Amino acid sequence: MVSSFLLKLDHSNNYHVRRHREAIEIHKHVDNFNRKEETTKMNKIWLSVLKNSKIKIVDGNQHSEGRAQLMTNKGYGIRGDTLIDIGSGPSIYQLLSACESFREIIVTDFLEQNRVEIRKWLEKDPEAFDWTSMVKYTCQMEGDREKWMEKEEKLRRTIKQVLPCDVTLANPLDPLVLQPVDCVFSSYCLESACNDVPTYRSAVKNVGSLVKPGGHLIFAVILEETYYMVGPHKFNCLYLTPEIVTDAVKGAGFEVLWSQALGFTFPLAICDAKDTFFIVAKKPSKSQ
Ligand SMILES: C[S@@+](CC[C@H](N)C(=O)[O-])C[C@H]1O[C@@H](n2cnc3c(N)ncnc32)[C@H](O)[C@@H]1O
Repeated sequence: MVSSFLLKLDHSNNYHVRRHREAIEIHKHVDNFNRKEETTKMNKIWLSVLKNSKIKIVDGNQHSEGRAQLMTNKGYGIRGDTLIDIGSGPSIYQLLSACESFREIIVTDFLEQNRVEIRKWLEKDPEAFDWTSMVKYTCQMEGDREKWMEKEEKLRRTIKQVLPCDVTLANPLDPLVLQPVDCVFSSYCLESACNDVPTYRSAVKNVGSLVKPGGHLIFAVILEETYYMVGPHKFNCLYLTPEIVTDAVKGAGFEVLWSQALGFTFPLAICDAKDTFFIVAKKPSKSQ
């Protein structure tokens, strides 16, 4: 009875219902990446993904280091005062390099559960997720693995706000109105937030409106995915191609500086995604 009710929620067309359903599953399943028990090891299921990727996996804790390496922001010389991360989830790994290039970072998410997890990490709550192995690995890639404690402190100091956000709103940070910022970053958020391409295109515009003229927009995107699993439950995802993403970014008034698909394949037991795609774009300055 309960499980058929939950199954109905999994396939609900209502986005909010599905997000809350997902949060329940993430909490329940110990083999999910988001769990504390999985802190130092990534689920083995990701190994085949990493093996086939163009990204080199170095020695050591291959599972989590591989994921950290994928997510590390290589920079592209993009710096500034403020970066907003849209749809941060309960995660901070995606910001470990960014805190070297921005004076302040604002993290955001739709779900309060995720914002609570981030606050726990910021406040060093004993219940917080332990990101140590990813922090160490990022430091190793940046040249000094031993600096991981300094890095954690630096990121804690740099994250100034944890805010609610909804990419489907014209101002995703509504009711807050912020001055446009130097950089907006978002990984794997819009494709799970939008049910169709027109909604995706307007979400890209909404998020892009937070960038100031001359500032940058960076997306990490899952390609050609229609579902992903959390425990035994299947969730829908918007099917995107590099062309759809690039067109949406250009349609939001940005000039694309760089984009690349990384060459991943994913086990169907996790999802049916075909690859991961990164895109870096610039909003023309007023004088251009
Ligand atoms: C796949 S997770 C990605 C999390 C993180 N960025 C990462 O790279 O691991 C997608 C996130 O988008 C958030 N999200 C979904 N819909 C959203 C919306 N309408 N506005 C803002 N965030 C949303 C979800 O709560 C979830 O945390």
